[in-house]
Amino acid sequence: MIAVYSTALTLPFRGLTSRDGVLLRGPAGWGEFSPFWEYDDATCVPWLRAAVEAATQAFPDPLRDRVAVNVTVPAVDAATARGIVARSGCGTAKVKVAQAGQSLADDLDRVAAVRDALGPAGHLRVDANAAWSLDDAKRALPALDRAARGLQYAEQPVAAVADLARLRRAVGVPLAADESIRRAADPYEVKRLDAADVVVLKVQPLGGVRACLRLAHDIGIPVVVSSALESSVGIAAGVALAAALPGIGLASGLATVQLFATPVTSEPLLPTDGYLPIVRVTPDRIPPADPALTARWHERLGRVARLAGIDLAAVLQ
Ligand SMILES: O=C(O)CCC(=O)c1ccccc1C(=O)O
Ligand SMILES: [Mg+2]
Repeated sequence: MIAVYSTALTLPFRGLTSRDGVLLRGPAGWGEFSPFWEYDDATCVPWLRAAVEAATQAFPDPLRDRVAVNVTVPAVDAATARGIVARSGCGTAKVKVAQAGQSLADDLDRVAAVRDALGPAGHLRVDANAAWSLDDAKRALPALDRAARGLQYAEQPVAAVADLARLRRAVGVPLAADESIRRAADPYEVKRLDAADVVVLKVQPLGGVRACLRLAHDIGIPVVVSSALESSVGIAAGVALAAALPGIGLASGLATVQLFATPVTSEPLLPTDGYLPIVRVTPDRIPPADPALTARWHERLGRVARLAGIDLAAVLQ
């Protein structure tokens, strides 16, 4: 069984106002294949491996019965940011910064409002999605650290791993690597250059839950599991990873189903008091894509499966 979903987002996120992807069912349950449209077919191969893993294998045994998550704050105005955090019930917030068309002053206002809503005990992280130059980052991070009254870490402030390493030695703010892991030819460069305090692992781009567990073990740097803005089906795989990682001390970035205007299930994977449960998700109310988008996904799925040497007919149920 294959179903293509499409939903509006409740707020623009990283330039997106809608999200779509494929849900597929195999003998073990549902998996999600939802690479962003700008990715070429070769880049999509690990995304498909993750979907096939979820559909054909049980998730590894969990080490805990729930997973702490951060509320994700898009690059919205300060009042909206405050409301999102206050309503979330989460003790950790991740705030998008360095959005095109916005200024550092906008980021400082948003971060200060989020600290107000979180209270002094909350953890506050920012994510610049590689948008700053090294000089921009050296200027922005100390100011954001002050506005935040202490940043837990800054995620992917600059694009190059060598610059992450330089920045880490120049500022007192801990750094996390995201794009430097999931979009890198060599995710171990971060370890070799001692470029980050935290690595962000995402199940789909890194080829599945088991591939992420191996990477976490081999890289030996504290891990944050994060979403690729999936439906509840894909988020469930992220929760399974976070639940199976030994010694996870940091909240996961998996509370993004809020951003789906129409969830794929009547029991969407949304946090209660800052935690997600460990569940298998059955999509029982998939918002359908229009015929043209459905056809594009079927074609893409076919091309990527051929490239990966995966026989989808043998996987699906
Ligand atoms: O980590 C989170 O809180 C939410 C996930 C998130 O930010 C994200 C979602 C889709 C694509 C990229 C990213 C990112 O971390 O950069
Ligand atoms: Mg990120």
